[in-house]
Amino acid sequence: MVPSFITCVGSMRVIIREDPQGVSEYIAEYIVSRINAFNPTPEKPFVLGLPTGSSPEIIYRILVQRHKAGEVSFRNVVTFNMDEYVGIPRDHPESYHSFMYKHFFSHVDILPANINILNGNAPDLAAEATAYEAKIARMGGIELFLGGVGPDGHIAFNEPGSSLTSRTRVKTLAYDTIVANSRFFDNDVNKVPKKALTVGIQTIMDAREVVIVCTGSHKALALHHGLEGGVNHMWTLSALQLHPHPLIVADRDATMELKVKTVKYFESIEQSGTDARTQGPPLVYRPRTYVPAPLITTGTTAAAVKPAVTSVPSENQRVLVPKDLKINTDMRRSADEDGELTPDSMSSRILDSGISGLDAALKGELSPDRMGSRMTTV
Ligand SMILES: N[C@@H]1[C@@H](O)[C@H](O)[C@@H](COP(=O)(O)O)O[C@@H]1O
Repeated sequence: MVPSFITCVGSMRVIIREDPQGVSEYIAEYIVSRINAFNPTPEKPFVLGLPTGSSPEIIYRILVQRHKAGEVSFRNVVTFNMDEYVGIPRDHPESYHSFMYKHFFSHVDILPANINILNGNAPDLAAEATAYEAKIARMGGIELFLGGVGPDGHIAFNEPGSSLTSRTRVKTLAYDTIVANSRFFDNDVNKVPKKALTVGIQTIMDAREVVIVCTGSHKALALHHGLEGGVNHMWTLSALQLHPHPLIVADRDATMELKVKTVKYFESIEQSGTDARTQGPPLVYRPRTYVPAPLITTGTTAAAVKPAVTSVPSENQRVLVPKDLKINTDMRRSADEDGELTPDSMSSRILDSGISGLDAALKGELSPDRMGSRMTTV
């Protein structure tokens, strides 16, 4: 039997615009038309996943303008933000709570009760994460998840090495992300929180549509690995290749590491008159039914749980499968220690890039060329 995800492959949509303004206008129009076509009501709200970061700022500005022009209402929109730092006050100027109110929520007609942002100061972060997933499920799942991407290919705070089946949890930030985000903290890496609560890759994959904003040459490698590389947990953007409705909107600078052939292919799709909104399988309203597994109470060990077993008919009757086999999704245990890989530096993974040796160069040390350039041809 063909695994169901195979049918999803090939529906990646990529739209290229000349600059961040063009990208943002495209995405804002996309969101407005989706909300309006959905015709949300209090009983059936449009559930929108939202990111922070500098890339979506222009999108929020345009959405606010379009709201003020009477072209879209957020009254029946429920939002879930992707992530939040752990341990900084909610009203800290760089908290994602502050960001969202400053750039978006304070300027549109969204009801405060419909805004959901993870609480990075919750006394029990694991319970906060579990409750967030449960609330998304209760709302029927996310219609459209808008996301950004980090220079190392992370989406939300799903750093390189994150499980592609992960759900909302605490993540330790990768060194690259701490350095990248230090620009918001007086360029001092010590002031950047080291942990965050974030939705997982699977949480994003469960959304009916995922739209990614990708602008700037510093995102070019992430786009290359996410789009042209295989699906892998070191460039978590690549997981979207298995989503039925992914859309990446990139500016010209972000395409700099793509093959000319790749760029031409996606441009030709748009030039042929195909609207990204009509590509891929039809969008069918289908509430999600994810329910987090109950937490295992303290003192219960895996060994103490003795599942009933049944024999599976086989040639020699030796294969035994637990009757109630299920994946252990005990979030409490993994909340503080996420157990996933967190590499130190992205440049250590870039063998052929022009920026290899950058770390050493920044420290004032010599950065040798590739060894091959020092060998004489006989
Ligand atoms: N957690 C956020 C991500 O959600 C965001 O996509 C990324 C890129 O941000 P920017 O758009 O500023 O490059 O930054 C942070 O790490």
